[in-house]
Amino acid sequence: MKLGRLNHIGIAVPDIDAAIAHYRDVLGATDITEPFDLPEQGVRVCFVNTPTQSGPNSELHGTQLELLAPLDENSPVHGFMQKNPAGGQHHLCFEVEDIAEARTYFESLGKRILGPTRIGAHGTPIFFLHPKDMLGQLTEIMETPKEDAHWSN
Ligand SMILES: C[C@@H](C(=O)O)C(=O)SCCNC(=O)CCNC(=O)[C@H](O)C(C)(C)COP(=O)(O)OP(=O)(O)OC[C@H]1O[C@@H](n2cnc3c(N)ncnc32)[C@H](O)[C@@H]1OP(=O)(O)O
Ligand SMILES: [Co+2]
Repeated sequence: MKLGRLNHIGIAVPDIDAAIAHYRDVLGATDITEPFDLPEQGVRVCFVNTPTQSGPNSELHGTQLELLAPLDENSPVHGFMQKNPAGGQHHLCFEVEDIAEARTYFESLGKRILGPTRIGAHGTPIFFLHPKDMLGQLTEIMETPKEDAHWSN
């Protein structure tokens, strides 16, 4: 398995509109998407995009923060919010080229996979790995969108 881009950092927040105002007014974020519900994942989501920095010698690609608020008490984020009422860093999402191959690979290592592979907020398949098997980080694995399928280092 080959690790792809860090696609996003998931941040759990108690109130998505208040969090948008925070990223815009306190941190000066200029690219924040409209929030939307993902009932299958039990969350309301929006993205804060950080810019790509280009210089003569390097290019550092911007990444995305994924702000997540639980839709109800059945949400997978509900337990986290109970323990962290102010919110906090919730998961890391890495891209892979082939989601089925990645799933088989992590299974073969004995890593616990949390539920079925589903379609995530970026429209491609995702699954989650248990934080206790991943150095304490809840880890989302996401298939790279086909139009972005060429990684360069
Ligand atoms: C929109 C989509 C997308 O990007 O496309 C998304 O990201 S959706 C993002 C939301 N969806 C998901 O997260 C789906 C996968 N997540 C899950 O299945 C769940 O959230 C779990 C990770 C199993 C946690 O569930 P829950 O809090 O009910 O379990 P639990 O209380 O038994 O927790 C077991 C242990 O893991 C710890 N734990 C729980 N959540 C954690 C997190 N986010 N990061 C690190 N550790 C975490 C708890 O503190 C506890 O440790 P101690 O035992 O030491 O106290
Ligand atoms: Co995510």
